[in-house]
Amino acid sequence: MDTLDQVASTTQELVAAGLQLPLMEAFYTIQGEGKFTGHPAYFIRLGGCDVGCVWCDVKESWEAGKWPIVSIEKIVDDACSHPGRLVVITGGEPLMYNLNPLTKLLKEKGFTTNIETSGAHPFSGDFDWVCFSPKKFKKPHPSIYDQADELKVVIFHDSDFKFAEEHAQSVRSSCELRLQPEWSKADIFTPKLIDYVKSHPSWKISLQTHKFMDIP
Ligand SMILES: C[S@@+](CC[C@H](N)C(=O)[O-])C[C@H]1O[C@@H](n2cnc3c(N)ncnc32)[C@H](O)[C@@H]1O
Ligand SMILES: Nc1nc2[nH]cc(C(=O)O)c2c(=O)[nH]1
Ligand code: SF4
Ligand SMILES: [Mg+2]
Repeated sequence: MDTLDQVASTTQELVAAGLQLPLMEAFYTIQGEGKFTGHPAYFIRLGGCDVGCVWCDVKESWEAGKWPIVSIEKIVDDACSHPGRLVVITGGEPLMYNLNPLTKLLKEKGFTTNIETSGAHPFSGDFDWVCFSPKKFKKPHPSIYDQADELKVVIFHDSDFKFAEEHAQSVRSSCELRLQPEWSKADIFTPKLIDYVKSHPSWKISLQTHKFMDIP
């Protein structure tokens, strides 16, 4: 093995161990969606996703190799430079990676840890709030159902209401249920969501409020 190959295999091992991760971006903003809508939060967006949602609003995240591999120490140091202590790990699909070391370090620094996930990979990490957004494009891994604190189903088609109800059967009874209109179809689906939630009151509506505020 030459030196470059050795560096590559060491990097692969460090990523597999969750000690270094492909980082697309990290930014301090307002959580726009779900339970913590309106809360200031530091977002850590990991690169890489193999789910392939046709309506994904961050398709540029999909290819993991496009993004720099960053040590978790550096990721957490940067998070510490902002006043908020709520962190949201998203992607891409963050559960493609072992999130145990990153969340352990965040917790040691006093962060509350939230995740946005499709649940398509085995669960890892120490999270205070797990937002599970299942997708028809890749079946969730069974490990997510006992972890989800919030089920947030994107509505893009009339059949997504049935898909949402099927997932609601599989999460814990304490799991909060939300429906979120797909952004490009919000004109058509928001009125349908309003009617649906009024007649199925175990559900709430989640809107992508950051897009209305024109913030990241
Ligand atoms: C970009 S995803 C990243 C995290 C993870 N891969 C997931 O899908 O949960 C973050 C959240 O945005 C939602 N989302 C993505 N594209 C959307 C769109 N066009 N309209 C509404 N919600 C969308 C996802 O369902 C998810 O809840
Ligand atoms: N402000 C803001 N809130 C968000 N909630 C979930 C997001 C995500 O992309 O995971 C997101 C995002 O990209 N921005
Ligand atoms: S799982 Fe998330 S990041 Fe991946 S394609 Fe779907 S919405 Fe985009
Ligand atoms: Mg987003």
